[in-house]
Amino acid sequence: MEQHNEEEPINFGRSLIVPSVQELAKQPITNIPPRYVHHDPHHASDNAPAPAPTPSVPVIDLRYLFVEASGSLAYSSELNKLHTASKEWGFFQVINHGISESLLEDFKREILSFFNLPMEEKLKLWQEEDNHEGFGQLFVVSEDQKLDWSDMFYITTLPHNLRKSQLFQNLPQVLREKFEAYSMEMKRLAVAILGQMALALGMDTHEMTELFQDGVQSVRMNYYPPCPQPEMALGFSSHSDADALTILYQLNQAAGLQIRKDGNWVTVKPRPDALVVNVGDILEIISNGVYKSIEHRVIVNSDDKRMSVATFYSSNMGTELGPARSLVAKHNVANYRRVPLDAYFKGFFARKLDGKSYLDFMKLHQH
Ligand SMILES: O=C(O)CCC(=O)C(=O)O
Ligand SMILES: [Fe+2]
Repeated sequence: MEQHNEEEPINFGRSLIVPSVQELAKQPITNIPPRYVHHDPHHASDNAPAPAPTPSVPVIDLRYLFVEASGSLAYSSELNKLHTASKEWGFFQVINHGISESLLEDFKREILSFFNLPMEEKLKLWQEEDNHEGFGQLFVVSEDQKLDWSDMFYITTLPHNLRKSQLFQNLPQVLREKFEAYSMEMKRLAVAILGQMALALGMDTHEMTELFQDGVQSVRMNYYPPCPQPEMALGFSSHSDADALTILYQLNQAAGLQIRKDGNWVTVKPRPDALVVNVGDILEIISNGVYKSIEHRVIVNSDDKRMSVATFYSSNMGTELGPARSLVAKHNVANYRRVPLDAYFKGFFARKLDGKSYLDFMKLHQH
């Protein structure tokens, strides 16, 4: 395998350069270009709305987990809820998460102006041919691949030695300051939730701490412009996240995120006081398959733009990815193979997104 030089930011992958959808959507078009027409539009039969009563994504009150004494009834019942949500949904919303409202507001404002920068400014921060960080799209591997109705900005934030400092330095200054604070808060929150999950899983908590103390964090800001033919397009094709734990901040109240639950697409209704948390493939692997990363996608609409920020947190770069040893001992079986983390990421970004297929490669048994 290639040696990774400690001084060099790692290059996890590339994506073909594609046009800005935000710019395209400013044109007076009534038909979207064929490259954005998906052949599995969301009216297809497998996409029928969930039968009533529609189940809704569980809400976890973190105050009970972070503030209450661990022996209390309130604590254990919330921990139980967290465990069930992670097993059965792979998705939940968190309230009383402790991230200051003013930081969330300031960050939102800065991201709005960031996407509204003039195109000539944005082009300075656009992806380059050999690296996918910056404005653009991810996972575009061929000229005839269908494209999503969105623009995004993607950047590795932690650990510091993996940052493309040039790109980071070129961000507008106030955005950079808020971003720095937000990134630290998201790391703190992810580590705290993972710590509770270790307890719920019956995993050695030191093992979880060691895996995640200096984890890899990347951030993806998503901009979904209004779409003249929303039923033919997708804002974000169906995928599961490759990381361990994703924390999603929905910047406005436009709904669009849907998760696949028991074969149906369930809409995650934005809640202004909540952040959305989901299990990624790495956590599914570490948990030896107890927690499930879930397919999700974003649909678009003709009236409103939608914006979100996803913060991806993964284990430390130097670690090997595989089921937690304490859980393998407990379950008497390892359900996934072990690979170096950087090899895992490179493989992920080299493919077109296709549901959970990359995770299947890591599975050792059907279970
Ligand atoms: O915009 C959203 O709600 C979801 C974004 C997402 O799934 C991602 O960035 O991985
Ligand atoms: Fe995602």
